Amino acid sequence: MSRPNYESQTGAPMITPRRAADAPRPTPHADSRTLADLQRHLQTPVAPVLTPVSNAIHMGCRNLFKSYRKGAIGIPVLRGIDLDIHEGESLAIVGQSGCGKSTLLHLLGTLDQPDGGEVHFEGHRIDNLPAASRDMLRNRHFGMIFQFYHLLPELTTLENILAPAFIAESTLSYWMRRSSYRRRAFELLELVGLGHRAKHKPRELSGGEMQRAAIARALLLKPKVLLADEPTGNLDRSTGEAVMKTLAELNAREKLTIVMVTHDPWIAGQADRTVKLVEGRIAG
Ligand SMILES: Nc1ncnc2c1ncn2[C@@H]1O[C@H](COP(=O)(O)OP(=O)(O)OP(=O)(O)O)[C@@H](O)[C@H]1O
Repeated sequence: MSRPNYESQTGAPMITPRRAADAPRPTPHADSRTLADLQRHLQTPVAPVLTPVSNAIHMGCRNLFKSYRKGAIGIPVLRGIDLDIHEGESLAIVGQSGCGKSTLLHLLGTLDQPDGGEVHFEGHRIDNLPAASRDMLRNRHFGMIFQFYHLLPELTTLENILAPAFIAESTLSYWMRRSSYRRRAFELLELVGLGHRAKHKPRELSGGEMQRAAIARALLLKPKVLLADEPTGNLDRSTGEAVMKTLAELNAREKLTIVMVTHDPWIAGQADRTVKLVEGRIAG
């Protein structure tokens, strides 16, 4: 599995308060904005780019192709993937090691771009948005968790959970809204069972606790979709089950759409639906 770094997960440099250099400041309720609103804020010439596709499907892709180059040779990984994901659905993507599960997840999350085909979110095409728009889209609407957590070791659990807000806001606007972000972070700490670990550094947490902290961090800005790459892959069975219970509760309680990649049939069995990748296509 490829392991994107923290910057590629969030689309922004670590901890440095940042937004697209030429973009106006996001509004306080940016998490509830539509993509069109995001585009207005970014003031990028997106009218021809953001083509409404269909509102019935929350997220999906059409005829998605992706190859990686090894020297002069292109190695095809995805060979025409069509996938529709509905709001509030939990979907597991399974398949043999190396079949392209993480690649597909990264394309859905706009961490990478396809060679062909389209990725859609809330009726709009998103794979060809300008990089700054994709960064903001990820920061505002997609929560991402990975097998190896990617918590920042020098920050406490609470600070790690707050990190997406540092990134989304300027220093001034973060400080103006600091108390509401902290309230949300403490709610999430309780939700994932880490209320007693707020001041602990990642090295003082178990693997399951680190993953639950990563889940809380992914949810800080109330994303609409959680993209999870082997969320329990580094955990023992009972800890993995606890993490899955947390995800199931979030799926039910916050109507969170969850797309996860897993090797584990038990984990896949917890999802509403499973799709299997075989030879770069969805089987069946
Ligand atoms: N950045 C990259 N450059 C070159 N090849 C890559 C890159 N990322 C992935 N690959 C290759 O693409 C194929 C699919 O990788 P991917 O990580 O998507 O598979 P996977 O199904 O998630 O695998 P696993 O279950 O082992 O994590 C693999 O053969 C991998 O070596």
